[in-house]
This record gives sequence, structure tokens and C-alpha cells, in this order.
Amino acid sequence: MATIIDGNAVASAIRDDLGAAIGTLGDEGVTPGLATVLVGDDPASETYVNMKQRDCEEVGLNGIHVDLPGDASPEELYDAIEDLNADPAVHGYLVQDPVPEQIDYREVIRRIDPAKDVDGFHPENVGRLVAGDARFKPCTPHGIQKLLAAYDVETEGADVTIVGRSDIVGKPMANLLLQKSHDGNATVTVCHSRTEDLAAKTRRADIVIAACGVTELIDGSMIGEGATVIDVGISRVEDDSEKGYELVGDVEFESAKEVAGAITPVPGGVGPMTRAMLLYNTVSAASLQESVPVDLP
Ligand SMILES: NC(=O)C1=CN([C@@H]2O[C@H](COP(=O)(O)OP(=O)(O)OC[C@H]3O[C@@H](n4cnc5c(N)ncnc54)[C@H](OP(=O)(O)O)[C@@H]3O)[C@@H](O)[C@H]2O)C=CC1
Ligand SMILES: Nc1nc(=O)c2c([nH]1)NC[C@@H]1CN(c3ccc(C(=O)N[C@@H](CCC(=O)O)C(=O)O)cc3)C=[N+]21
Repeated sequence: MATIIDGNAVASAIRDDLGAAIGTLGDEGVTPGLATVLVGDDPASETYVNMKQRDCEEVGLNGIHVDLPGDASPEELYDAIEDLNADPAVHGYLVQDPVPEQIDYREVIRRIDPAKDVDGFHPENVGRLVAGDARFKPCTPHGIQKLLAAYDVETEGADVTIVGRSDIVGKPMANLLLQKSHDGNATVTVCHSRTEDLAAKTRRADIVIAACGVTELIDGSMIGEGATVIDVGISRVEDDSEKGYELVGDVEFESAKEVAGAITPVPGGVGPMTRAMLLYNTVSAASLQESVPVDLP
């Protein structure tokens, strides 16, 4: 039976550890400000944005929310972005993905001030990450690095198979793990929908990171004995519970936990870490913009 990796606990420890840096900024009269922008009313996105605002309250960040209707024009969103770029109280912000189809997410990202891009999605920040000089590490991959470190899972020399090549998870995860650093130095395989014999690639891995958005694609038969399994996937599957849905990962937890050495659950695994690292990046952004040096965990 595998160790169950407790993302809520590690995220909570990171929020606590951010307290010192938030205190240092506070002594200089600075409250880090994080804005979330939601276009439309996708229920999952609304949940995430509410959780992010609650996180801000909990750690003493200034949480700001900008809501635009689902039929907003690209120009309306660009105007909101310009306002956020100009607002000195906002040190970081993000535009929740996905956006409605009349809006081009790439163009949105390009308009975000890279110094406030706490998702780390702007091409300048992506370039810096790939060059080994990251300003903001994207929250989900950074959170996964912190989870692995918290459970003493060595990445150096490890064979890591990532399932998914998205710009927000798969690609930055691969880049971070490849880097010549204490939390990198892995040998990385990145799989996607055209990969042949996926099972052979996951089975040989010391660490499997599933981020494909296909519910329970990875089962125990695809996991090597003792491997660490990180399940990023989070899909809403309708059921007859009170909420009307259950959250399901990309890994079939029941069979995978029998072979894995350690495994993240869904919920309570990677999700809370993504939110904790968003707070981390916002504190870091405030420190850089206000020229107040802080110690980050
Ligand atoms: N817990 C968290 O904090 C977060 C969770 N998520 C969740 O993670 C999942 C992935 O999201 P995201 O990273 O945005 O990825 P995308 O949905 O943008 O892309 C999915 C990736 O998986 C690949 N893929 C799809 N089907 C298969 C398959 N059958 N075999 C192998 N690869 C496949 C796709 O390949 P191709 O490129 O060929 O299309 C693509 O690269 C979603 O469930 C999302 O909700 C996302 C972000 C944060
Ligand atoms: N610009 C942008 N940046 C993102 O970082 C971003 C995004 N768009 N779009 C969507 C994905 C998804 N994502 C999650 C964040 C937190 C949880 C999370 O906290 N999950 C909890 C429970 C969630 C629940 O109860 O619904 C858990 O897994 O325990 C999940 C998923 C960030 N994303």
C-alpha cells in the first residue's frame, strides 16, 4: 500500500511559511495584492476563483476579483488587463483559463505585464523558465516539486514520465525537472495523445505525472512497483450526491495505490499546492516590485 501524499497539509505548511515574508512586506507598508479575472460563469472556474480569494484572506493578502460577462468582447478584457497592469495595489493577477471562444487566450497572456504574471504564462516568463532563469515558476509544476521534496522523493537521476504536454502543466513540468538543479536533474519523457505504447513509458518511470484530463487513463497495471504517482487531472463527473458531481483524477486511484510507493489523491493532492504556489508567486512579485527583499520558503 502506497503512502498517500497529503497536498492539503503541505500547502498549509507553505502558507504558514509565507507568513514571515508577508510580515516583512507589512513592516514596509506593503500588502501583496492578487487579482483574479473570470470571464463567464464556468462553474469549475468559479469554484477555483472563490478558493483563491479565500486563500488570500487566510494569509493576509489583498484579494481582488474582476468578473466579466461570458459575452464580453476581447477589448473589454484588454481594458481590464490595462487597468490591472497600471494598478499599484495589484502585484500579481491571472486570467482564469478557459476563456469564452470569442477571446484568444494567447493574446490575453501577451498583454499581461510579465512582472505581474503570477501564473508564469507570458512568453517572457516562459523563455526565462526554459533558459533556467525563472521569474515565476508556473504554480502547478512548482507545487509538484514542493510535494516531491516534502516526501523526500528524489528527482536527480530519476526517470520521470509526464502524460500531457500542455503549456500550463506538462511543458513547464518537463522543463523544471530537466534543469540542472537540486529539484531537477531528472530524465524526462513527455507523452501526449499521439504517443505509442503509453503503458511502456509510464511503467518504466520512477515518477509518473498524469496531466491529460482523461479520467482514470492510468491504472495500476501501468505503474511500476514502488513508483511515485502524481495525479494532476481533475474532472467533474456527475453523480447523485448533494453536489451533483464528484472529482475524478487521471489515475485510477484504487488499483494504482496497490503498486505505487506514494500517490496523490484527487481532491487533496496537487490542487491545493497550485493555490499555495500562486500565493508564493504573488508574495515574490510584491517583493520585486516594491524592492523589499524577503525570504521565501
Ligand atoms: N490540480 C491542478 O492544480 C490542475 C489540474 N489541471 C487538470 O489537469 C488536467 C490536464 O489539464 P492541462 O494540463 O490543462 O491539459 P490540456 O487539457 O490542455 O491537455 C491535455 C494533454 O494531455 C494529452 N492527452 C490527451 N489524451 C491523452 C491520451 N489518451 N494519452 C496521452 N496523452 C493524452 C494531450 O495531448 P495532445 O497535446 O496531443 O492533445 C494534451 O497534451 C485536466 O484535468 C485539468 O483540469 C490543470 C491545471 C491545474
Ligand atoms: N490562468 C489559470 N491558472 C491556473 O492555475 C488554472 C487555470 N487558469 N484554469 C484551471 C486550472 C485548474 N486549476 C486548479 C486550481 C486549484 C485546484 C484545487 O484547489 N483543487 C482542490 C479541490 C477543488 C474543488 O473542490 O473543486 C483539490 O484538488 O483538492 C484545482 C485546479 C488551476 N488552473
